[in-house]
Amino acid sequence: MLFIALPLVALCCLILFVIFGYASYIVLRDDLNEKIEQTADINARVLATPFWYLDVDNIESALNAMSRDRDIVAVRALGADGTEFARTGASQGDLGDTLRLSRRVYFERNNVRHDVGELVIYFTEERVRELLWRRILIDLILFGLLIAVVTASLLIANRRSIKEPLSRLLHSIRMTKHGRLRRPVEWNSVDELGLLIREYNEMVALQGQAQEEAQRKQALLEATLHNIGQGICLFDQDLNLMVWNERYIELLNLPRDLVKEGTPLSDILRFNGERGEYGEVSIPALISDRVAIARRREPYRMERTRPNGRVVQVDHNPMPGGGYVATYTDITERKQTEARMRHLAVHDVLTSLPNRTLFLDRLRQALLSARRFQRGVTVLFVDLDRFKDINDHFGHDVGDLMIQEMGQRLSRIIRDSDTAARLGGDEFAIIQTDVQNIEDTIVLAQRIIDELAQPFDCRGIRLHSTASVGITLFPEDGENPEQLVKNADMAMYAAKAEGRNNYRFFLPSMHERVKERKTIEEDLRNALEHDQLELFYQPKVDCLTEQVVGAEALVRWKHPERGMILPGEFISVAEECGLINKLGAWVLREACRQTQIWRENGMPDLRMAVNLSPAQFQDVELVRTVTQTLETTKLPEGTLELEITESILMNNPEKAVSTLKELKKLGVGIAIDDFGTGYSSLNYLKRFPVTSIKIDRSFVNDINVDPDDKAIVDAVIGLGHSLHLDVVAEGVEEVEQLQYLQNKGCDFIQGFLFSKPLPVPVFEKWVKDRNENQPRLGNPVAEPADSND
Ligand SMILES: Nc1nc2c(ncn2[C@@H]2O[C@@H]3COP(=O)(O)O[C@H]4[C@@H](O)[C@H](n5cnc6c(=O)[nH]c(N)nc65)O[C@@H]4COP(=O)(O)O[C@H]3[C@H]2O)c(=O)[nH]1
Repeated sequence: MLFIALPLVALCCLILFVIFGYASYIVLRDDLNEKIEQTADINARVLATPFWYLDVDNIESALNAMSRDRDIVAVRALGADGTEFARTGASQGDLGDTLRLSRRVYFERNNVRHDVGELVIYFTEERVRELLWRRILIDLILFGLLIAVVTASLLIANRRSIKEPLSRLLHSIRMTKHGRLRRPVEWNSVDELGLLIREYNEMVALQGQAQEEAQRKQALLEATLHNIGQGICLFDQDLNLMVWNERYIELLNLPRDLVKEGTPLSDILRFNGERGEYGEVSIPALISDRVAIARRREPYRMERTRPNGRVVQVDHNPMPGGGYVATYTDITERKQTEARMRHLAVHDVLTSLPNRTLFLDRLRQALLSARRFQRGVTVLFVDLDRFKDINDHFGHDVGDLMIQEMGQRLSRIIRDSDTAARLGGDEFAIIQTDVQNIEDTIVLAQRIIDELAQPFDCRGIRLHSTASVGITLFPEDGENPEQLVKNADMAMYAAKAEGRNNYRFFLPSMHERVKERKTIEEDLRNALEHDQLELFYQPKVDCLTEQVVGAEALVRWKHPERGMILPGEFISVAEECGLINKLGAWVLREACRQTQIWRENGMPDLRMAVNLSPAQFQDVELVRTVTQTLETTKLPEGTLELEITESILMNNPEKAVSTLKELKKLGVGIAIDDFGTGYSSLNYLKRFPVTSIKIDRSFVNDINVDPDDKAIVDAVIGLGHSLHLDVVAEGVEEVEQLQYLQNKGCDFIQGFLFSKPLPVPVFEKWVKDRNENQPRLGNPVAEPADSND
């Protein structure tokens, strides 16, 4: 810029200088001419008189005076005729290039003007030139100074207004280029440069914002990249590593010096191959294979189980410009969960044995192979006897432990080629393959029975149980798995029905029994709706006086085709099919209603005992049902007694205590039925608000024959009395039994000796007769001693 400006300024100055010089010359020359003309004019007038009189002396002195002017070279005084009469200065020959100015000299006399001569002045411009040069010199100096000043000013101005902002701008640009500067360039001039810098600053600011945004996004991206649970790496179009995250290194245990920008994919594959990451493979083949896949530019997924056991899922996704992004996900837990789920889907959680689904599948396989190789297959259906009681008594935790132990025992005694499965509850099944003859199965069945007869130690409790086994043979007892299992189940029921703790082979006749049970179920539903149920009442007599004091309500089913059916045949069916609550509520209502009628009809006040099944006792509606029944029948407090079995109390004792307490508040007595047959515990007698215990018929039966039974009866009576409970003896059939119980102070008696359960009219008559006419059966009542004796 300066290099252009300076010559221009110099040229301008030169032109100005020339113009100025020329103008000065003109001025000086005009001044000279004017001065010479004035001199000539003045002297022409002054010399008029001397000229008239030819006063040469004056003329010469005047000429001399003129000649003293440095510009005048010579002066001539000429007469009118042109003769020179006076002269000063240079001779004629020296006047070569001098300038000449003449004036006519006039003398006026009497108003007549007389030409008296001529005054000629020769003058030179030398002084003009001298002056001019001097002035030019001065001007040159001045111009030089001016140029210097202008140049300096320009330089300063240039520095201040152009170079400074430009260098700042340049600095800013350089710094910005290297990404180091974010400050604006400080320059506030209002010229174009200022505008440029403002625009630049704005641009830099925008760029800075964009860069900050980009950096923020980059930071976020990096944070995301390094914090996601997946390993990520990116290979460019030449299959060199470009981007990766920490998880990638961790997940694949790659050395850090290998994972760097530019590492070829083949190096990583080779490293992995050499450390056995891909198993026993040819590494060059593997590399070319993987590289070919990577170049194929198609997404693909694979799973890789690493030598450390972790399972990694690898997803390759090609990038638009070539190369690909790979994500590595550790799916070990997912795989384990899937395996667990697959296992759970076909295994029992408690025992880890195959469940019904897997069992049927294995059985299907076994049948296929049995058909093919003509081998025998049997199915053994195993069920613990009275497991429900154990569960009810000791709780589900103990029951579960027992089931687990049972599973382990069964697994231990079968061969590896056989399958033991839990089908549900305490039901297990076994597939016995390669059965040569029936003896093989009998041996196994007996082994199962023996093994399960061994005591179970669950949480320090020693439990005894037995098992019943039902057996089906293939193909005799069923062509398909479902049929074989169903029939084995049926055979197991038959084993239970025939005394438990044994095994039974399936017989087609067993179908009939099951069918019968089904029929009972259907008919029972019908019976409840069509008033086919009836209550019989068995009297309860005072042991000493043998007077009727109460009755036990016992349900009967007047079946339209089969006649009277006893509860032993249908109560368990009602319990199994969920009809027991409905049935029980009806019994309770009917017994209370009848008792109240008797009371109102003048019969002696009787206590009424009603049986409660375990399912009824668990029913949350029980207390409400009893309350409502007592309210609607208006039966007074202390009249109703509910008979429950011991096992009821053992299942959830806390709940049992609270239910019993609520019942007690209603004035309802609680009798423990079949006492002595279960887990007779002194503890619960103390803990539960029980009012009486009933000695089971089995002990009363042999009371006079079996000393053990006698001892038990004695103990129960003693125990009951010491706890202030009434003791009732059931199943008294013989006078001897009655007498024994009377002697032992038993409180109440029930049994065929007095009466079987009777329908209402018969019972009414019986009570009337008994209390009025019947003789005593037991010990004679001791007469009060005669005062005279
Ligand atoms: N051999 C013999 N047996 C005698 C003698 N004295 C009474 N029995 C029978 O013994 C059973 C006594 O009832 P349980 O022990 O409560 O046993 C009852 C009871 O557990 C249940 N049961 C009866 N009615 C109902 C009811 O309404 N609800 C519920 N949940 N169970 C009932 O059915 C069981 C059987 O009832 P039943 O067949 O009526 O049989 C009655 C009765 O007929 C005797 O001297 N010798």
